[in-house]
Amino acid sequence: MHTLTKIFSNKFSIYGAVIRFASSLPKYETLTVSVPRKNVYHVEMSRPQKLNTVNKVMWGDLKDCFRALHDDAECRVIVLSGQGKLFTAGIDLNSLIEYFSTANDIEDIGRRGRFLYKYIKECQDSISSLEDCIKPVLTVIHGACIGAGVDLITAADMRYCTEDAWFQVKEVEVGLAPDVGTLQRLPKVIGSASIVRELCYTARKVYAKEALDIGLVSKVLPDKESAIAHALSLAADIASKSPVAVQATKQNLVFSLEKTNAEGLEHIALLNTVNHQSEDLTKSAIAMASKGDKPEFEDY
Ligand SMILES: CCC/C=C/C=C/C(=O)SCCNC(=O)CCNC(=O)[C@H](O)C(C)(C)COP(=O)(O)OP(=O)(O)OC[C@H]1O[C@@H](n2cnc3c(N)ncnc32)[C@H](O)[C@@H]1OP(=O)(O)O
Repeated sequence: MHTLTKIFSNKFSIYGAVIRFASSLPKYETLTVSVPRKNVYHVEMSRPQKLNTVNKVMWGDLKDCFRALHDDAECRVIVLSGQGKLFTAGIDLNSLIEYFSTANDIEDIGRRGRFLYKYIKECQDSISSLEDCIKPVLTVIHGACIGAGVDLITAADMRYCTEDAWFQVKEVEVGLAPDVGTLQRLPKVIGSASIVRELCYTARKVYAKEALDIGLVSKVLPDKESAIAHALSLAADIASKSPVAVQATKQNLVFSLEKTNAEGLEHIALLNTVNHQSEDLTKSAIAMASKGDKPEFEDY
């Protein structure tokens, strides 16, 4: 009988699939990280008793986690979901009140403004860490996705939801203009300025079917279990491809969002000047041409 399991320092392999020991994965107070499939990392918001509301610790954890996964060569694709009854109820309103009360204690308007600016920028950096992470990020939304949740999912690459999911750009109802990404990214995700404005001005709920119709999500699955299974299966498929090719593709898609076609083309030409020399391209081309086995790629 073949050796089924090989023990390494912080990982083991079953039938060629390298799985990391949980103890070697990064730990966060508000997030749980696991590796359910080869090279596929699952990040779960894990404040279910607080409806995965984003408090000060979670803003920091999200940024630290996605920056760490950006640099983790074994991680090729990330699936983000929420534990408990819903994806997230948005910002933790208690932490928002605490933040305003701290600001109000600062007497001088200039210094108060500096404090508020720094806080907003930190929250922006946290959300942007999903877009800045070079690995594709798939999100699975069940139950509700409110306020900061919409900022979060629109910074991701792909969105899948359950039949019971709903979305709400709720900020105007709590007296805020969204300031951590929804206004910048939602128009690019759904492509209709009219619908974006309607959703942002009215704060009305968008249910799963409409989310699919307007292109906010790629697919609606019956329940959380099937939605996670679907996302993990897609993630595993992406993870089986050349990480050099996949990551350059994300880099260029993100870069091109803000640029002219000419600038985007120049960027991918420069990236591929290096990447065309990668062994991944040779392996892929030979496998395709010879109709051979699916190639295996080194971590990147
Ligand atoms: C620089 C900052 C940038 C970021 C800005 C972000 C802005 C936003 O995110 S705006 C959106 C804020 N979120 C909300 O307004 C959601 C409020 N919650 C709800 O509408 C409902 O709770 C919800 C529909 C999510 C669930 O309803 P359900 O009936 O199932 O549960 P509840 O009994 O209402 O809630 C259970 C307990 O959770 C507490 N809670 C809910 N949401 C929040 C929240 N966002 N922050 C803090 N706490 C929240 C709720 O008070 C209940 O607590 P308890 O009574 O102690 O059990």
